[in-house]
Amino acid sequence: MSNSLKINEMFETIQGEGSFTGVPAIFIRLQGCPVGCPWCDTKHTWEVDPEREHAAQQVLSKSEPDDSWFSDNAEGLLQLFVSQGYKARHVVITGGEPAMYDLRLLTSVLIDAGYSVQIETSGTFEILVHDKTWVTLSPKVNMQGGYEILDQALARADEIKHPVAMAKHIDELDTLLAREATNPGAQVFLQPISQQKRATDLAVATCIERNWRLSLQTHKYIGIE
Ligand SMILES: C[S@@+](CC[C@H](N)C(=O)[O-])C[C@H]1O[C@@H](n2cnc3c(N)ncnc32)[C@H](O)[C@@H]1O
Ligand SMILES: Nc1nc2[nH]cc(C(=O)O)c2c(=O)[nH]1
Ligand code: SF4
Ligand SMILES: [Mg+2]
Repeated sequence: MSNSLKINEMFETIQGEGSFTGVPAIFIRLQGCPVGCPWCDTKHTWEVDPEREHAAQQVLSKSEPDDSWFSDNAEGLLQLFVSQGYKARHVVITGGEPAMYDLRLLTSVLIDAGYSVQIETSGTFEILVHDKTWVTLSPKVNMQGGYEILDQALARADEIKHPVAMAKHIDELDTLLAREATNPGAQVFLQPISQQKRATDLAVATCIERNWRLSLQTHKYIGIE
């Protein structure tokens, strides 16, 4: 089991999206994503440039998002939680694409230490996490991993949070929800892309019509991380 994680940022904030909206959380943002969503709000996490590896304290003190990262393992991160003085009891592992990493050790160490753990993932890599991890799936339709990987993610998802800007995105979600593998108990959210008014109007109207939930990126409305 690979133990080494590449961390783009780690910070304490309020979960802004999905079913845990409003919950204080420690975010671990892992470096690397090959999916290439054109509207992605974390493009600085896509490349893993070996020359951008820096000491943990330097990466943790960045004031603007950038592509620098540090390397650590599960126990090291837990120690950093203490030295950073974090108080939250919920941890969100995001990226980049966190499922590029084998997260069984990290999620187990965190759960054993008493944290609730959530992962934000695109369903393009096999999800390797502790069973008690809450999986928020934001499925990406140019599936790098193919249908086998996607179906595993749809079956494992506790929450499906679909970014929308156009009617075709609703059609894509319908296709995903209709797959036999999809967890019928998963909560379904529409998340407007980049706070656009048209996207938000579409998400609101469709949520009312379909009895789905609305996920706004609330942290962006109030200017927190
Ligand atoms: C940056 S991604 C990282 C985790 C993972 N790669 C994924 O896509 O789920 C975290 C969440 O932000 C969403 N997201 C990214 N850019 C967005 C944007 N411009 N507007 C709305 N949601 C966005 C993604 O769909 C996902 O739900
Ligand atoms: N506050 C806050 N909530 C979030 N929920 C998901 C995020 C992400 O980037 O994965 C995110 C984020 O970047 N900030
Ligand atoms: S999968 Fe996630 S991190 Fe990767 S490009 Fe898409 S939104 Fe961004
Ligand atoms: Mg974000």
